[in-house]
Amino acid sequence: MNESEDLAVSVINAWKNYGHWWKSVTVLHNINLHVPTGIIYGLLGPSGCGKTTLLRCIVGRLELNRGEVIVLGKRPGSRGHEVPGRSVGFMPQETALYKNFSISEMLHHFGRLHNMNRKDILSREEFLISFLDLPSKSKNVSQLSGGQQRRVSLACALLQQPQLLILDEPTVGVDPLLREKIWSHLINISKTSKTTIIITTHYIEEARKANCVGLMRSGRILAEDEPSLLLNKYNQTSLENVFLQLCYHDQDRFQEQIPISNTDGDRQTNIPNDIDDRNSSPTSIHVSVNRINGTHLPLDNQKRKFEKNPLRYAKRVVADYFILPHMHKIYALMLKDLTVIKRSIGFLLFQFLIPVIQVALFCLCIGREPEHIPIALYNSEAINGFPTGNLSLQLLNKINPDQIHFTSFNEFNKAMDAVKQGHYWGVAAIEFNFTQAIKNKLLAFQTDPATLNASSLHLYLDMTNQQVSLTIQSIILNSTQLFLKEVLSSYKIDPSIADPPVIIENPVYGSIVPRFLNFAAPGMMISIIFFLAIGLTALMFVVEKKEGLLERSWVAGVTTIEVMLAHIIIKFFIQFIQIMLLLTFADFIFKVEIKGSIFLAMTLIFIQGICGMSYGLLISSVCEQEIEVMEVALGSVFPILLSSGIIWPLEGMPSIMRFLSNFTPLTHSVEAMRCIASRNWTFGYFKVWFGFANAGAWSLGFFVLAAILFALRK
Ligand SMILES: Nc1ncnc2c1ncn2[C@@H]1O[C@H](COP(=O)(O)OP(=O)(O)OP(=O)(O)O)[C@@H](O)[C@H]1O
Repeated sequence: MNESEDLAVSVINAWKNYGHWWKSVTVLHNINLHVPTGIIYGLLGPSGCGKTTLLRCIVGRLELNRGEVIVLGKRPGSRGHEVPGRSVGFMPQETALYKNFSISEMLHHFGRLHNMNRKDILSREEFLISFLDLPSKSKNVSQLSGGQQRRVSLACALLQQPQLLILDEPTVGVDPLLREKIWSHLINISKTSKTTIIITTHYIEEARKANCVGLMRSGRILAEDEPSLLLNKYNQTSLENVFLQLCYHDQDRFQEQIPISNTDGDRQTNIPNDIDDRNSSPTSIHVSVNRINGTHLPLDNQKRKFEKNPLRYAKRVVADYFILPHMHKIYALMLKDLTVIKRSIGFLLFQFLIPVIQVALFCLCIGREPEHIPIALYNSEAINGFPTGNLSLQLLNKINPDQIHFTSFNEFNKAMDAVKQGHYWGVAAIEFNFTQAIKNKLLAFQTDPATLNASSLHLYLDMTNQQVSLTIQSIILNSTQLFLKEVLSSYKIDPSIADPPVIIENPVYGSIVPRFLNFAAPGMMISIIFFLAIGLTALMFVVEKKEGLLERSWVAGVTTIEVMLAHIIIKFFIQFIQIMLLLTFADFIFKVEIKGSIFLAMTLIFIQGICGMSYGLLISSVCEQEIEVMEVALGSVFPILLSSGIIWPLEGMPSIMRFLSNFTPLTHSVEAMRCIASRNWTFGYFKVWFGFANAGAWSLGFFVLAAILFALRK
């Protein structure tokens, strides 16, 4: 029989760094480890010595910087291999469970991921619940004690009866009786079904039951052998003492090495350029696993350099895209997402309401013409009552009181003071001989400065609010024009001479009185869905990543693409309802103009929502904490919102900004949406199909980048 077939796990000359090249820490130093099939291997060592890192390299979650890992005959992650996947059961150090799930839901989720049928899941569930002494299967994980949660986590790892079990401290928080039971089960499955088990534990003495133990310190294996042989060799009565003795030896050797090695201590050592002979390395202790099952180490005499090959790695990342997603995994992940949603119906309703509330607030607060603007009036013609035929009164009557609200003052200075105090937006002042001056100007054609001055309404405005001051000017200019026409008519003069030499004909698109709301609402609707999708997606993924849930899925063989597809499918339905509500409110209640196809508008908003989700995924691929997500997401909102021409026309931007605005994910979609809503344009128009193409391209770009980053940042 081929010797290598007897080895379940081989780690050869393994080096692992964390961090980047300018600040990297070496955590694994030339590790060699060989675990024959069907044994229990206890990996022991103090906190921070690199046990978890080594296990993560074995299950294919971390890539070595140098060296090689062979698990069940192949490299983890190689095509067609079930590591990560069904062949490996992984219990991480964190509980890594969905807190709102019941024990049964948790087990069924992993069962579905491993493509187990319902009958098998139910029978394993029954066995594991009774074996691990778990409470009722309908109990929520959040209602369990820490120890019980760890046992549920162990049950998830044991569920599919994998060939290889990787257990990171499975007995923490477990009472001694149950610990005993777990060990006897592990011994049993290692013997009867040839399951290979690698287990880390803080309780060094419990590892006596393992067939082989590896004692680790500062990223190196100090010794590796059967527990009884180690006790004999070091003439000790406990493994703890063996470990202590090895640590003293190691300390002495390390101190001897200090003058010739780097002074930062062993944790900062750089990987040597050449590792030709691992037996000559002080950290590589010959592994005598052949004593355990009578085999020789197949790779013992190899003097190879195993360096992380960037090309090979890049190929693997790219190859990930060409592996067809598995429907059963997507289905399992979708059911998981649905269960998460089911457990927080209140939050789901809130998700439906957020866009509606936002669009309602937008329509109520933005774009309406300012009303009841307070203006101080000083009409010196009417201080002592209105003489007959007073034209200033006629002019003031033309101004809509709902738009401009006048308060009369007897003194100009008092009116001015009130404006300076901020009580009014300006003073409208009329000279004492206004009526006469108007008549002189219109009937006698007097155009001397005194007549022109006296026949005008003088406005002294607080111009600090552009919108308010433009509204005042526009209302007063329009009212004055009406007033002049009325006066001219009363003197039998053709009133049209008061018209400016411009005729605003029927508009090509839009209405003769344009509404700001119709300009801004399409952009707002798209951006509400876009930003909501970013926040919710990024937060969900970062929380899953932080709690170890994403890692657990990956070790169960789920690919990034499958996770993302399942998320997008579930969000499809949520977004569909959000968009329906959004358009209904905007169109029917707030009368936002949507002249074109509602279906086209919905599809565009939907694609933009997918774009937001992909961007959220991208954010979660680079962020580790919720606070980082908030910072990046919030930091993106304003730059995208402002530079996409949503609030202000692109024509109002400096040319460089206008050019740059072409490269935001929203600019062209917003323009397309406006064309659909206000111009009734269809897909045949360049601006419309380009908006769709642009949103699709950004979605795809973010999605692919997120998938690559997730894979690279393993
Ligand atoms: N993502 C990371 N980035 C940088 N350093 C890390 C990272 N993960 C772990 N380390 C460092 O690597 C070293 C080994 O960590 P590891 O988790 O493998 O230790 P461990 O032996 O499993 O410890 P414990 O028993 O406490 O879990 C530690 O010094 C830790 O701080």
